[in-house]
Amino acid sequence: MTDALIAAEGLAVSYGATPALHNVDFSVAPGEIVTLIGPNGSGKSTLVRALLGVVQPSAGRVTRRPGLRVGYVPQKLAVDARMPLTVARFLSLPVPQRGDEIAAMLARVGVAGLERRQMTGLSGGQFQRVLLARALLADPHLLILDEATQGLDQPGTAAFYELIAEVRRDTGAAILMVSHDLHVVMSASDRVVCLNGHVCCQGQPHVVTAAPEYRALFGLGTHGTMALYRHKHDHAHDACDHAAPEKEAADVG
Ligand SMILES: Nc1ncnc2c1ncn2[C@@H]1O[C@H](COP(=O)(O)OP(=O)(O)OP(=O)(O)O)[C@@H](O)[C@H]1O
Repeated sequence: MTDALIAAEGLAVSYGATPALHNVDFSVAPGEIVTLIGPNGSGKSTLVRALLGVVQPSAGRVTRRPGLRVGYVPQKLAVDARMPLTVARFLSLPVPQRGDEIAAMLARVGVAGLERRQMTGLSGGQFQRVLLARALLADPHLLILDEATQGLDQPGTAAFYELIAEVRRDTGAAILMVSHDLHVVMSASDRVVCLNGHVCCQGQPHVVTAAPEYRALFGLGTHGTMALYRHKHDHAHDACDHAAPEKEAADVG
């Protein structure tokens, strides 16, 4: 774990008296794409917040490689509709960016020419790409996306994750994603970690290519690739409410 970009060891987080995470060991290596899955309320966002340093552990610790730059794409971001805010201005907050850098980054994420548009006038897909552009302007070693495709349709989601895979290829950044879009996301993941207050299990997704029914469903975005992940618990516990010791993660949601 010494070469990890970021690591949690024995991590516990509570909100008041409510425990959200306990005894979590987790790390992301350079260049790795990791997807966090788990039922609603299983602590996925809490783990992300702890890794970002915005919530404090009640036990254990988070360590970051010195000088680590993290780019974060949130689940959603409320922009006040009454406040005019262009895309270019948004991308220059809080760190001013040059116009040519903004233009290049917008082109990079597939929304060239949006500089003068109002943030509130963007489509869901455009908005998420602008959030991604902002995260990438920090030239991150680690990009964290917390359900970044919520509200996008299936082709939009698939296209977004294709872009994420491209970002890793081009920049070598490690990527940590929280997602419910299992089939689409996991086809791009090196490792899937299933959380339910603790790390239930983790492993490589089982990728099945060219399954015709998924090609039909997900279209060209995934090139017919789907991924399944099988839970393989190596421990007995009551805290995890999966009905069967081994089942497909698609059922867990
Ligand atoms: N700010 C908060 N105050 C109190 N409890 C919280 C807070 N944020 C999260 N929790 C609780 O902590 C637990 C984990 O929540 P968290 O949002 O991390 O789960 P999640 O896996 O990201 O869920 P979802 O899939 O629904 O987004 C839940 O029981 C939730 O109610």
